[in-house]
Amino acid sequence: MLLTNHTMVEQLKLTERRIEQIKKLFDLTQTDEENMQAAEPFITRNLDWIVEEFYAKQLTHLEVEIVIGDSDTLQRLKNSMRGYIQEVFSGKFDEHYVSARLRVGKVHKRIGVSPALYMAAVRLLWDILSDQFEKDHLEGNCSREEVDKRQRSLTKLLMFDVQFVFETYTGALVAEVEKAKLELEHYAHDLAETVAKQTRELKEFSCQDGLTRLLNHRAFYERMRVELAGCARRKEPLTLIYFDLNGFKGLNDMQGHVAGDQMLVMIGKCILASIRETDIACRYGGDEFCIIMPGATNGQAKDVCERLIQCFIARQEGEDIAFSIGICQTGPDKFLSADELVNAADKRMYTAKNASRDTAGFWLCDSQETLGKYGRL
Ligand SMILES: Nc1nc2c(ncn2[C@@H]2O[C@H](COP(=O)(O)OP(=O)(O)OP(=O)(O)O)[C@@H](O)[C@H]2O)c(=O)[nH]1
Repeated sequence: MLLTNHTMVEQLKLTERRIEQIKKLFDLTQTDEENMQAAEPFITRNLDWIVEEFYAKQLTHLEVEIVIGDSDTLQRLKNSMRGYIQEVFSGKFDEHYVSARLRVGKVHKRIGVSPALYMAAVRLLWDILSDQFEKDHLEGNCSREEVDKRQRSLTKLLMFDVQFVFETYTGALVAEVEKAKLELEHYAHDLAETVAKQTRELKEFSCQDGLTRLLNHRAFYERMRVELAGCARRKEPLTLIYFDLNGFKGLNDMQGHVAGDQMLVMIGKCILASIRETDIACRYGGDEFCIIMPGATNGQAKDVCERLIQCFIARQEGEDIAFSIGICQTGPDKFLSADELVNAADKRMYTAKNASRDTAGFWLCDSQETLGKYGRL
């Protein structure tokens, strides 16, 4: 419901019938309307004086002066009070009348009139108007009995008004609480999202090697176990490529660690450029890297190694670095454990490394016996 499309009377479901019910509760009858109408000529004649008297007395309280705050507001309030008194003595307490009272409650809440100030003002108004009835009687316009009747009617009417004012006053309070609650819910929701995002980032971060952004050693083993289980279930092979740089220490010593780091980053990029999306690239530690290839055979792993070597040669800038590569396939029927597979690939990598010590270059070992030397195609 768009609040601005509905009057306050509509929002509070104050139908004509409901207003009549409330009037009954306050015993506000046709006679009261007539009593107010009867007082109207005298009140209208003295309206300006009544309003001035009301505010003169109100402004003896510092609290009231602070709430009113300035002369423009005081003037506006005097005009509203004039209108209100006229409505009171019009004797027509219909939907329009109720609507005006509801607005008063809302405005009071907004400008910070406390219930105590409001009730004190109602009492003062009753006093001043009551005195007017007495004066009307003294001038011979009405009987003593009529004064009593008017006073009783005025009491009922002011009580009738007060409950409408409080209806919107408390409604505005509740709306404020609802708004604060909503803001809090939004804040909590945003906070939960931020925490979830940061947790995701933290998790990613904890799985990543800070330099190359490949999976780190810990994440490598986690993925390896998951992938081994998946391949065993699907009866597919899994092949691990394990390689280590040759002469990397020399590069660090000669050109410094920054150049060494750049080389490691470049190797990470070459790996990613050489593998499929389903393959998993890791930095095992130092200058050692691994590629898990679920569903792949030795032969397919060798193809990846060739692409990787070509990519590396193309990007190398005069450094004398090569790789020693061990490849090990497991499955599709019998599977090694993650540790067994790493050890087997590591052993083959060392076979390749030994060969590279006799003849420099890219050496690859994919079984106990099969060694190959790779280079520029
Ligand atoms: N720049 C850089 N160097 C690293 C990093 N991690 C390890 N290293 C260095 O990598 C080198 C690895 O030493 P080695 O295993 O002897 O490497 P190598 O010179 O290639 O020797 P072989 O493996 O026997 O061929 C050491 O000097 C480490 O300090 C790193 O993150 N950045």
